[in-house]
Amino acid sequence: MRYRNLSRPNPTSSLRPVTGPRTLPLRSTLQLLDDPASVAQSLRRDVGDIAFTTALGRPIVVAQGPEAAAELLADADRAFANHPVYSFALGSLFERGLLLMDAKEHHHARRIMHAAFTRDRLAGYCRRLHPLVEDWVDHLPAGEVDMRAQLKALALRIALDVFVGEQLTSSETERMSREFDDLIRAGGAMVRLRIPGTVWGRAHRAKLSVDSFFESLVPQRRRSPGPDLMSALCQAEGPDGTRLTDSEVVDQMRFMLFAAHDTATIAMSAMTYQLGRDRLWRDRIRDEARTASAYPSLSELTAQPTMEAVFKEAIRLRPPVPIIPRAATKDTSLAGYHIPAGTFVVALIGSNHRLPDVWPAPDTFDPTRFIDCDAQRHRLAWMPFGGGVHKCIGMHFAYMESSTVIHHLARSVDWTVDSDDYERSDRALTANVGFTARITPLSRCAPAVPQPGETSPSAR
Ligand code: HEM
Repeated sequence: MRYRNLSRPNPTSSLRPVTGPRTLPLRSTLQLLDDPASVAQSLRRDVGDIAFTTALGRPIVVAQGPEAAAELLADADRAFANHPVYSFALGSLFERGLLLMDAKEHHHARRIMHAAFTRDRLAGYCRRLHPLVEDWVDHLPAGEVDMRAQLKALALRIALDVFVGEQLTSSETERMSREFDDLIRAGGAMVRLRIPGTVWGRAHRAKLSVDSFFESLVPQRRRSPGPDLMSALCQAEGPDGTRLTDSEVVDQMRFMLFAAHDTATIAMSAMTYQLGRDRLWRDRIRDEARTASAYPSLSELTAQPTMEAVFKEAIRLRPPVPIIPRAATKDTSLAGYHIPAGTFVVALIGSNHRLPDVWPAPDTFDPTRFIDCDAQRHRLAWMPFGGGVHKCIGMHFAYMESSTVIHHLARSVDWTVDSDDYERSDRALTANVGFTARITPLSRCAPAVPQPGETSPSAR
């Protein structure tokens, strides 16, 4: 293999040039999409933690290891931005979403939106989650089930109820489901022309429809707010008393559903998959779920060590967001390397989560890593929610949602997963593979009825 330098730093500078293999741009793009983990491994082995490859017609600096990720996300030089790189990836579909904002604009919007994720708000969302999830588990068919499809449908129901506060008819739900799918899939579209029938064309049509749905709800959510996330955004105020405008609420809601839907589906799938293959951990989770109350509050869910460890380990192995990208807006440096203005830099969560020097037996599902020795690792060795100013605003919601699903599942059914196709598919960015679980209803050994002094959330 022959190598070349990305750029030549100023001769007086002590910075090193970033090096990468000489490959045909199309070949390296396909390799990256097909098997990013192998690309990352060979770059690290042959070049080091900072290297570059070429993808989508441009050089991309790949930063591996928790130290490089921490430096990139801390952005002490204020040189790395989100908008250029995310608008490159997502076009105009999520233009005004929080993640696509930078600097003051981002700071301002985030401070307002924070009000929708306070502990009190989360506790309210948690109360709405229980009856939805319990009903979903009650209707799970026995026998072989396409579990990812089931969880995806559940994530959408949760989004419509807990985020939007609407209970739609089944045909409206189906339509919204199709439209969200069209929007979410657009991120992977290679052809980006608004031609009807193409992925990109369908996504833009879906955006118009989803936006008009949200627009029609804003006045009512401002007048008489409910416990849903959209009402929280409509009411949220920053420290200076500023609120989001109507169109900002619509933009943030559209982005929020995008940010929450697939990620939550992947997290819940990863937990269900791993537990379905591991009787020991399934039993431990069931024991914990049975000793907890029927409808655990947010504080109870966060105090369940087995649940937390299983969640962390499942998304270590299958991080719902495997790559964090940034764009250098000026000449800058990363880990002692020169990064020229305009370069895209990516931190690879997926590869950092399997570094053998940080994670012994990295491919093995072993939640004890997060029970015994969590504190000894670099703070970004585990980084599914990113870090720095853009760190996931919905991370506590994500844990609450996933753990509520596993809680109700473990109390009511047993499930096993035989095939490892799902596990193998996690190496490709383009893979969209589900998995089948075999569901066996349990006799209601620990009935999901309120304990003394506890009321069913559905009765509230
Ligand atoms: C397991 C599930 C989830 C994972 C792994 C995840 C991961 C991430 C990551 C890695 C980022 C940062 C990306 C970057 O810095 O470039 C992010 C940002 C974000 N996430 Fe999540 N997310 C999840 C669930 C959610 C949920 C449930 C919501 C909403 C309720 C949400 C809303 C957001 C928003 C609004 C941002 C942008 C934050 C900002 O720019 O300040 N996410 N998420």
